[in-house]
Amino acid sequence: MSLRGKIAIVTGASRGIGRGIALQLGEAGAKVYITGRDPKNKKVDPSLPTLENTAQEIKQRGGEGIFVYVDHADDAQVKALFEKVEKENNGQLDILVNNAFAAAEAPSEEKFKNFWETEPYVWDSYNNVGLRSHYVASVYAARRFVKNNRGGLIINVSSFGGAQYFLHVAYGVGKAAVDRLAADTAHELKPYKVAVVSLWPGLVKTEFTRREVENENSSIENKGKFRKLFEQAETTEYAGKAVVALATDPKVLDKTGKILITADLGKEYGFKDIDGRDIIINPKKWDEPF
Ligand SMILES: NC(=O)c1ccc[n+]([C@@H]2O[C@H](COP(=O)([O-])OP(=O)(O)OC[C@H]3O[C@@H](n4cnc5c(N)ncnc54)[C@H](O)[C@@H]3O)[C@@H](O)[C@H]2O)c1
Repeated sequence: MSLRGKIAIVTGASRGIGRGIALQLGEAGAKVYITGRDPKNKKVDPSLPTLENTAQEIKQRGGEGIFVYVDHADDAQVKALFEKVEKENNGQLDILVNNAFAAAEAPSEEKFKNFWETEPYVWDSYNNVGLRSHYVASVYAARRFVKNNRGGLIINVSSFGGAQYFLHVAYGVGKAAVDRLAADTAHELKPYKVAVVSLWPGLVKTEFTRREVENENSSIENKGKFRKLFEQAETTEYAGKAVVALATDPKVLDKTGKILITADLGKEYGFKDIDGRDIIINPKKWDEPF
């Protein structure tokens, strides 16, 4: 329970990597506020885990998970989230994980084509909730961190797509911007001892990457390679272990502004994936783009 007494927010935590991060933060003792859209306001796929499920599982692991319905496309809802967290914790906030991402759930045929073959709105689907949303949440977190003057940590979940072509032009450009958001917010927040990093998981076994692998009609290019990488992919909680390692590192400020790869952090801090594996895929060393 190395994070007992800490207050964390994880955006987009009903499934995928956000869920894995929330579970690990909760297990480590943090009080974790988790966000996702109100299922009443969106079409719910009953086969997917829900935000409430994540909160329940945190509880089962002995932690405290508080779910708050927030649509990260709506700035007013994000502002209200931060007001709620501050009110309920006497202004305390320690960790923000910017993870919400709207594009994974879009149909395969809308995502993996050449950019001119998709409609321009695809840009928003990748980068409204997934980039702009991270900027908005960072504004509110930073205001609180600066006011408290007790340091803080912001982790932007990004991807090696920020450095090389992957899936769609709008994906890669968005990820490069998420990385830059970490670098530039880190620059302004360093005097306040707030660390900001960009976290690159390798390929992760999420509900949607599994679907893509199992979908015979998927329009993802280079399916053979994708399937092979999927077999060796990380669980969603490996990124969670990386977040806990960073949040408990007294020297985390030395890393501020940087891009950090989950597998490198596993090696540095000595953690394994939850199934006991060492993760060896280093996405920076993938030999060819998709
Ligand atoms: N899956 C991978 O293999 C992989 C690898 C590296 C990086 N990433 C990155 O990790 C991040 C998360 O991706 P993922 O694969 O876990 O996606 P996902 O679709 O499985 O999860 C996204 C989360 O965001 C939530 N969300 C979506 N729209 C929202 C909205 N409007 N308001 C609030 N919450 C919303 C979803 O409910 C879900 O909890 C993305 O930036 C992605 O690019 C993914």
